[in-house]
Amino acid sequence: MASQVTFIGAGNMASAIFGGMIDSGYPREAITATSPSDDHLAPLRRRYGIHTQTDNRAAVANADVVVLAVKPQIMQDVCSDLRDTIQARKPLIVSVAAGLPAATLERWLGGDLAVIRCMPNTPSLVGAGAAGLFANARVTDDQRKLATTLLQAVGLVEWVEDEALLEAVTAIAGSAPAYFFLVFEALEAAGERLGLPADSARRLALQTAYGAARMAQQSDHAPAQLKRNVMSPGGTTERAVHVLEDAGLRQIFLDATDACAKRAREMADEFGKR
Ligand SMILES: NC(=O)C1=CN([C@@H]2O[C@H](COP(=O)(O)OP(=O)(O)OC[C@H]3O[C@@H](n4cnc5c(N)ncnc54)[C@H](O)[C@@H]3O)[C@@H](O)[C@H]2O)C=CC1
Ligand SMILES: O=C(O)[C@@H]1CCC=N1
Repeated sequence: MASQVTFIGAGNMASAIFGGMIDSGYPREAITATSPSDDHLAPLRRRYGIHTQTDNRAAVANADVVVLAVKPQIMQDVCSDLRDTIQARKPLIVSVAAGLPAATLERWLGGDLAVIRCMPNTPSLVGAGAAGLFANARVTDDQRKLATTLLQAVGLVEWVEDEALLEAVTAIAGSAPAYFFLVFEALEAAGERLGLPADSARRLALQTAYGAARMAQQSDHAPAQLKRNVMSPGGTTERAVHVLEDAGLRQIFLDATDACAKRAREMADEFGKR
């Protein structure tokens, strides 16, 4: 029988994960999601056919896995409220909150709990997520396997044995879809400026990004070689790539990912003190 999985919070990240789980065949009747307002939950019930609850404690009472998917800022209050119910059942805790250390969550929930900290991303919604996972010492091999199965249903899973590496995962996977969406926006605007209708520019840019990612995944060559294969000497791509390199694109990505990881660290320091 499938493990009962309860999502505390039913926003972008939770719906991306349970939506992907359902698409890959996870039984919808084994999934519950919570939110303070039924107005938010009713469309999710209709769309996904999952159970919903406005009462977090009732929702975790029979859960084997509790996925904490609320904003980090309200997590402490949510955990305090759940503490007794969680201690009575001791389900596997999986948190997707950015910057919240596993030990802090375990403490907020009363201690002695198996906690997996996960940094997923929203492409999980289309089965193309990428997640980093860290397990505390209480997590059993079977629980690791279960978390791998749940998250693999929505994409790639990479385990890290050093929790601090989740900051790097946040920088190149959790937050990174936004960088690509920004590039898509910019390419669409560029195509429009060069005379294409906006919808056509968007389709071309997105298909090109999708094709480039698929090709890079399937190829035996590194991205650097694939890039060189497009750059005919003296041709058009060479000109464009030189502009990007001269403008410091690589350094911009180093700076952006540093800023992202630094913010994750700051959040971990802030929450660790609470
Ligand atoms: N959005 C993203 O790309 C990613 C988000 N995350 C993490 O996922 C977590 C959730 O983020 P999002 O889904 O983007 O936020 P969101 O704002 O879309 O979802 C939060 C959900 O929590 C619900 N909620 C608020 N108070 C609640 C309470 N007391 N009890 C139960 N539910 C409550 C809200 O109704 C909402 O459905 C955050 O901790 C974030 O750090 C992690 C990786 C990627
Ligand atoms: O921006 C954030 O804080 C969350 C975590 C990773 C993606 N979104």
